[in-house]
Amino acid sequence: MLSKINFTQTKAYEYLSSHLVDISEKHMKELFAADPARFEKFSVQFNDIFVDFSKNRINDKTMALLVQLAKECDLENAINAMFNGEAINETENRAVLHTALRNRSNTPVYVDGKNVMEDVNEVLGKMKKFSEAIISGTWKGYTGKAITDVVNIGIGGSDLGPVMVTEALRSYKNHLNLHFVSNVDGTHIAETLKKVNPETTLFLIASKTFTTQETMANGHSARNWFLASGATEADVAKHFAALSTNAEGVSKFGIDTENMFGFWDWVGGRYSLWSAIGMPIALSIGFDKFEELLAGAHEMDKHFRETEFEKNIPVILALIGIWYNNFFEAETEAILPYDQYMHRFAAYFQQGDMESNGKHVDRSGNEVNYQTGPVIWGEPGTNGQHAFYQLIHQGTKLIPCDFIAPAQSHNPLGQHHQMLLSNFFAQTEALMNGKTEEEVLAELSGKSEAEKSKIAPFKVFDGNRPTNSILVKKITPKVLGSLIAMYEHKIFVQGVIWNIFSFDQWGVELGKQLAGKILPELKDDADVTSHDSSTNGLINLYKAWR
Ligand SMILES: O=P(O)(O)OC[C@H]1O[C@@H](O)[C@@H](O)[C@@H](O)[C@@H]1O
Repeated sequence: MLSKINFTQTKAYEYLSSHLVDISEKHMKELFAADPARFEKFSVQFNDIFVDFSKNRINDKTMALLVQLAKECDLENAINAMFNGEAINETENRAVLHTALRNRSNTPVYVDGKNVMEDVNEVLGKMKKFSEAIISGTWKGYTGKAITDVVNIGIGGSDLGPVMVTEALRSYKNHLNLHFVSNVDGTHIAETLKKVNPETTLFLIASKTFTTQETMANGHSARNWFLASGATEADVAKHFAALSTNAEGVSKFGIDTENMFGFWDWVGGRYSLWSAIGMPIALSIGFDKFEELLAGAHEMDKHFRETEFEKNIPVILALIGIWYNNFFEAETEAILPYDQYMHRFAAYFQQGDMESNGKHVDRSGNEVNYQTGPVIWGEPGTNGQHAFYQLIHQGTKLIPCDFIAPAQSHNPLGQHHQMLLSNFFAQTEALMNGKTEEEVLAELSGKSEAEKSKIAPFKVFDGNRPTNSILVKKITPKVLGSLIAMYEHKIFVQGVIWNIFSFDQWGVELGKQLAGKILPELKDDADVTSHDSSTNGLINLYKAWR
């Protein structure tokens, strides 16, 4: 059980609130000037990942108080409760054990007295066999040809993780072409089916519940398309597999449970890429590389579990996030990977973070009186620089940013990587230092005094804008595994301190329920009157126009 402490009532919160006044008056430039050891002090290296958090509006006292806050909120017990399989997802009465899925040390992990590692290892073994048969071509389609294309049909947690990872690790990919269909908009499946051949395509129907409307609709359309191509019901087994916790739903759909790869209710959808949901990853880069991804995550798990808070990367990132979210009143956080392959990383953690910590009721069921999860967004650099960085540099909002870059590129082409990295270094430097009026005036030396004073205000940058720099050696499966686990645990720590339940997602239910009620109303042309005037009006206009 997690404790139910309101962090705004802790001593640390009180101290941090008065400390905020001191820090608010200081520019980061002064903090750097005052402390030559700042970089060494406020950075941590973990394997091939280096996290520099020195360009933040913090000093020694800030970090000490933030760590005190974590301690007062009983973080250590919460970490143990999660890893030990306690039912910390109380509103669903479930354990939260994505860490068991990548527990490469294979130590027993118990849920209700059963060691879940036995099931985890069994499914991993089955995934290995299946992925190797598909990749090697020993698995044949219904006309005797090897598989060339894999279409993953899933949404949310059954889509975003495999999409993000297969893209991030694209340079490791084999000959198989991967496709992902998520949206219920028929365009998504229709456009994908145009690219594939039924004789050589494997469909993975990925759904934890196997009830999700979008996935069931896309799955049935794919099945109909497959059967319409001349294949028979008996051929379905060679071309459809399921990744799910719901064996009954899988059989009902018409997929042989022999072709089902299971996982368990203690795996949250947005934490499921480490489970059978990761099958597209194993197919795309091979099972050994999938295991390296798991190993990287496992190493970060150990770091998170065993390291003192002062040097614990997920804890530090979480606490700094809380510093901005709850003391500086920042509303959003940007994730900015300087790596084209990582182009879906921010989108992945949009779900990871916002579905986990977008909550307004605390663990006792009361309305919170403070801010919880931030809005997460971002795009790869340098694209973002030419789009939204203007607002980060000179807008009125405080936007803490995580900059992520690899030292080694998978495509070392000419000067490209140096150019990319020069931007990575320059942006955090510029955000921190800004540009003073004197510097602007000096740059305008050729102009008249009148011209100078007219243009100068627009060219001044206040700076003092916080960033974390996460420099990794190379985006390998192992490094990526560690990076994902790092953010997962950051989200967990924040949820613990905000006293919310991070592993349920009741907020996505209402829209689903209402869509279920509206769908039958769209079947005929009768005027709809059962809703408010706006919803009625829109539905009736749709009926008139369709
Ligand atoms: O994997 P299934 O069950 O299809 O769910 C897919 C997604 O559905 C959404 O409504 C959310 O609840 C997500 O957390 C989940 O990942």
